[in-house]
Amino acid sequence: MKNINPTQTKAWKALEAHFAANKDRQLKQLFAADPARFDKFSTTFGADVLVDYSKNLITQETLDLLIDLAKETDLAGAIDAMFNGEKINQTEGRAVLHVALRNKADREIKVDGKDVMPEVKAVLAKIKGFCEKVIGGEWKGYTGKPIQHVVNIGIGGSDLGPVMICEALRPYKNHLQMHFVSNVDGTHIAETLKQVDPETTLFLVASKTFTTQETMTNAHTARDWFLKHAGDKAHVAKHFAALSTNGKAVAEFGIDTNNMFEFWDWVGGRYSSWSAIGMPIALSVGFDNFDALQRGAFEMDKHFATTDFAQNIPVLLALIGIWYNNFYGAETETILPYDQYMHRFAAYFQQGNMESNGKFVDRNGNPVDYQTGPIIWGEPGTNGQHAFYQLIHQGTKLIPSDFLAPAISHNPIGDHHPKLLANFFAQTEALAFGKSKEQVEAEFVAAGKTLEQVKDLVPFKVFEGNRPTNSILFKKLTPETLGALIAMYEHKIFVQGAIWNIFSFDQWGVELGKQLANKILPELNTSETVSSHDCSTNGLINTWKAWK
Ligand SMILES: O=P(O)(O)OC[C@H]1O[C@H](O)[C@H](O)[C@@H](O)[C@@H]1O
Repeated sequence: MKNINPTQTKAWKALEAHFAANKDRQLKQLFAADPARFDKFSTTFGADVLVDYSKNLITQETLDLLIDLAKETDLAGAIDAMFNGEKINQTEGRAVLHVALRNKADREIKVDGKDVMPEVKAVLAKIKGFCEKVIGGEWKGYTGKPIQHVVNIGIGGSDLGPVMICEALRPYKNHLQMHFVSNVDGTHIAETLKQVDPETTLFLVASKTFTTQETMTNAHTARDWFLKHAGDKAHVAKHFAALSTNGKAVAEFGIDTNNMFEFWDWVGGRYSSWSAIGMPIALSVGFDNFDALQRGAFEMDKHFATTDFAQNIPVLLALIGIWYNNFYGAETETILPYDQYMHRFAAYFQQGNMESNGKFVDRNGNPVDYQTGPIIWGEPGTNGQHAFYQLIHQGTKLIPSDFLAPAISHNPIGDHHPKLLANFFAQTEALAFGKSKEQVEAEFVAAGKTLEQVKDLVPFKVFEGNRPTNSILFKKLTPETLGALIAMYEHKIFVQGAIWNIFSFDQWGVELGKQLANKILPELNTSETVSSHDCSTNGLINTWKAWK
């Protein structure tokens, strides 16, 4: 991967000039000037996904300049480096190969000269066999009963992806009851254990490192609870499996290594749902659906790796994001799925994006003097409309938004889906075109008011519009389509990180808090007044000691 400061490129300077000359650009005018704008600025992925990016503050010239930026910063080289297993996660000395986990082609992918595909396939086959036994009822608990409940214990990348995907694929789920415990707050495990039966529960301890405080604490509590009921430690083998890269720690915990499903250090935590970390998905919806999810992602990988930037969906979305982030000064982006099954999708990409690109140091180790990753947030429509859309429509901040919706609902009850989609279509229209003072006045007049009567109210009812959106309309939320959408956002993040010249696959920013918590924990176990910190931290700890 080349090491190029994006702001020093010719394209960046040209983009700055282009922005300065066009910063008052209006979507209303862009659409009025070009009735074919939708045809020019929308594209399809296969037969099932339409990406409409026409409601953005861009022209062909903007896109051309952004594509120049991608070329000048050697995005093509970065893509090749990732797909070919180069150690692009330099601060951890690792390759980045979530694409290998879903590589359905007969393509070798080498790390340190060794093809990783045989191991990837072997673990997938082991997952398949295990899932078949558990789902089919052949895998029995310590009293001979089949498994009914699966409790995944993991956090961050070992939780968010499986939760999000299991929720999104609920229409495909079988009889197994899925539970997810992540928080070290005892409430999370306590409330989960109330719902399950030790005789019919399988615990998955999901941790890449198998050292994460939250996960290990919850796993120990789960094992203690289980042993209180089951008595004999030999029964642990029937009720605990591990999803990890750390075989030694798994064995030390007491999990039978036959029940360990391995992955590798070249799988980033937040990109690990495709690996053994995806076991809860395969258990919940069956291995074939997990395979279909991977196939959808693989199709997006092929598209990403082989399509010209001008038609490349993840590249286009990434470049448009850079346009707002680095030229318009937008701080955040929303992800707004109009699909209740996707209710954790934004939360998933909050980690995916913010942990990847929340970096202030470039690949030389120097602080950047430009903006990097945006703040990602969102909730499903229409709930968000009744909560925070006010600010997106009429606030003072520019919030580029992605709207996603399925054309066909899994639950076509009455007129729910047309109503949902009417909102989906209406929102991007309203955000783009707004409502002018003249329109507001005309509405009042039509309702029998005089302009004099309403003049004080008019300004509050005006929508400036010009708020940019992408609309991603897909046929149905199938495993394949979900896989493709996830991979699309993964590659968008990759493209942005590559252009910003940052390392997207480490996460040192989570370490300091962990370190300090480890230092504070022993201090909480004494009755002594604490004075080793700043006065605020001391004050908080000592008040807690007095109150507990
Ligand atoms: O899977 P684990 O090793 O338990 O890690 C779980 C999570 O915790 C870490 O602190 C990182 O912030 C995440 O990227 C990771 O997904």
